[in-house]
Amino acid sequence: MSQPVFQTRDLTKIYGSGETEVRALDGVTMALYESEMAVLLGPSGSGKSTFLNIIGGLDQATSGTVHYQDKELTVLSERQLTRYRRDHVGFVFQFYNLIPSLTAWENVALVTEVSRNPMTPGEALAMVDLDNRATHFPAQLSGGEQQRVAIARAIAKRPEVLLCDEPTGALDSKTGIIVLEALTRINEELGTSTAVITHNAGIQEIAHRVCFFKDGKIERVEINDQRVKPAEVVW
Ligand SMILES: Nc1ncnc2c1ncn2[C@@H]1O[C@H](COP(=O)(O)OP(=O)(O)OP(=O)(O)O)[C@@H](O)[C@H]1O
Repeated sequence: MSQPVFQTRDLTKIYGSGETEVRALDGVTMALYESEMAVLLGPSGSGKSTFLNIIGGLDQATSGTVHYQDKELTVLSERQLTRYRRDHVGFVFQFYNLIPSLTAWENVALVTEVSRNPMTPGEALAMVDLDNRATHFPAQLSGGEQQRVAIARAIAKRPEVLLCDEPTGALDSKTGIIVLEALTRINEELGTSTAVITHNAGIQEIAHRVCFFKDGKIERVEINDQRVKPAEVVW
């Protein structure tokens, strides 16, 4: 097994207080490993997004610790967390959040202009097979193509980790498979450690490891001895 890229210990997140208290994460101890493709599954409200947001530095834990490599994230200031996110983490969400008035190339360039060691926007778009759509505006692209532009934008800075929250949630099966193929290719060719939240249990087959969330805890972790290709996922 490769080195952990993230290690959480007793990670707990409580929203609200008193009668309105919600224990979104309840003592999660787990690792995500270098260069792995992990899928996070579990019922709605089981804490998957909260977990991803905390390890990605978008949210802060109530208690417990998160290490990213040898850096303890839970003690970082807002400013340090911003730098951590900017330098190391790519995010992909269900909705693509592209800027409508910019072309695909320009949407990606927004990130490459402020990164330390970026790909060119053309290289990032080629990774998701969209180099031939670089001059198109979001409204001229299908949902799956827009999501691939969002993935190109996320990976253009060569992040060590790619955190994806329901990346295929708004897509039909055919388009969703193309998006999963892009994520798999990035994981294999760039070695980017990737975590994918999904409601679609079929997608777990593409992962090296599957982490099952329940009631803010990790119920179990399974290793896939035989991964399947995205095209073989039963949607
Ligand atoms: N900002 C917030 N304020 C209050 N409660 C929150 C907040 N964010 C999440 N929660 C609650 O924390 C719990 C875990 O939410 P989370 O979004 O992490 O679950 P999830 O497994 O990602 O769900 P889904 O699959 O529906 O996205 C839920 O009960 C949710 O309502």
